[in-house]
Amino acid sequence: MFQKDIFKGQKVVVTGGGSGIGYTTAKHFLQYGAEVLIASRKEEKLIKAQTELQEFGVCEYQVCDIREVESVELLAEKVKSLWGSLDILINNAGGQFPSRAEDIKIKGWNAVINNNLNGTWYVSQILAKAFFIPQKSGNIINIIANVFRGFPGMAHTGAARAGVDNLTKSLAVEWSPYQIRVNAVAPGIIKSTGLEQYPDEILKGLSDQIPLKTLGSTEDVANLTTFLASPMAKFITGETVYLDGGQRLWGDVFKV
Ligand SMILES: CCCCC/C=C/C(=O)SCCNC(=O)CCNC(=O)[C@H](O)C(C)(C)COP(=O)(O)OP(=O)(O)OC[C@H]1O[C@@H](n2cnc3c(N)ncnc32)[C@H](O)[C@@H]1OP(=O)(O)O
Ligand SMILES: NC(=O)C1=CN([C@@H]2O[C@H](COP(=O)(O)OP(=O)(O)OC[C@H]3O[C@@H](n4cnc5c(N)ncnc54)[C@H](OP(=O)(O)O)[C@@H]3O)[C@@H](O)[C@H]2O)C=CC1
Repeated sequence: MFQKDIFKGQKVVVTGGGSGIGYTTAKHFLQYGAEVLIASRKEEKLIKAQTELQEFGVCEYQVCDIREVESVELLAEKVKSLWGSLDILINNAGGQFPSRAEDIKIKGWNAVINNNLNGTWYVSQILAKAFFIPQKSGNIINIIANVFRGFPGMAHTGAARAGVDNLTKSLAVEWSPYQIRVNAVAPGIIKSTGLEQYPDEILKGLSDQIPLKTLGSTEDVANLTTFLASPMAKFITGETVYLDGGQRLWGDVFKV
């Protein structure tokens, strides 16, 4: 899609980069010349991904739970010791579980809000203060979800992702004096490792609910994410781009 070295010399952090959308996004940045650090909770998964991704360029990893401030501070330390600077942050780590709203326990609600809203905030603020604000340059892409009509069947993640959608707009304005662009990508249903946790009865017939009659791919998400991070999108900030085959406008994500 781009010239081969469009991200040459750029340093990129991808949270949740050991699997699925994050892995493919990390691979795209490497193929376009960037150096990439993938971060998530499970070291074994990160080591496997790093071994594969090193075929495409310099890939580092750091064990990090985005819900733990100390863990995110260690991530910032790692970036500092490796590179001393950072150009692009992809806030991709996240997840949830399907449940009717009335069945979500307090602990489950808090787990999902912590993962998707608070975790994204900790990583954004800590890395912006460590790198983007003092550098007066930076680029943040938040991977959220299709919350255009709420998220029936996963109300907790709908609330958390809507929070990140709104945060994207606030930060785009507040951090514009530092030349930091902040955007979000809202994927619909993407064929990735993340879908494996959903039971067949939820997955069955899902593509019929999508106007384009197919699920998205991790490459679709990575293509949009790398575009938004590139100089080709230098006048785009505070935007959430839906990538859902039209599903936000028609059809069900979940039957209630
Ligand atoms: C139709 C498809 C639409 C698809 C659109 C979106 C797709 C995707 O996003 S795919 C990517 C998804 N990937 C994941 O979701 C994987 C990561 N998910 C998680 O790690 C969990 O969902 C998490 C957010 C809950 C992780 O938090 P953690 O603190 O590690 O979780 P615990 O296992 O300790 O659980 C805490 C608490 O949460 C409740 N809970 C967790 N799982 C479920 C479940 N499957 N069903 C119901 N409730 C659940 C529960 O209350 C847990 O506490 P306990 O009651 O003490 O177990
Ligand atoms: N696939 C889809 O249809 C859709 C996905 N999304 C979102 O896109 C993102 C990527 O999903 P996808 O690739 O499909 O699924 P995956 O489950 O493969 O990816 C989620 C990644 O996040 C990491 N992660 C989860 N919680 C934490 C945490 N607390 N700290 C650090 N890392 C964490 C996981 O790694 P580890 O286990 O090592 O921590 C994993 O690599 C997620 O935010 C997901 O919710 C949104 C809409 C649709």
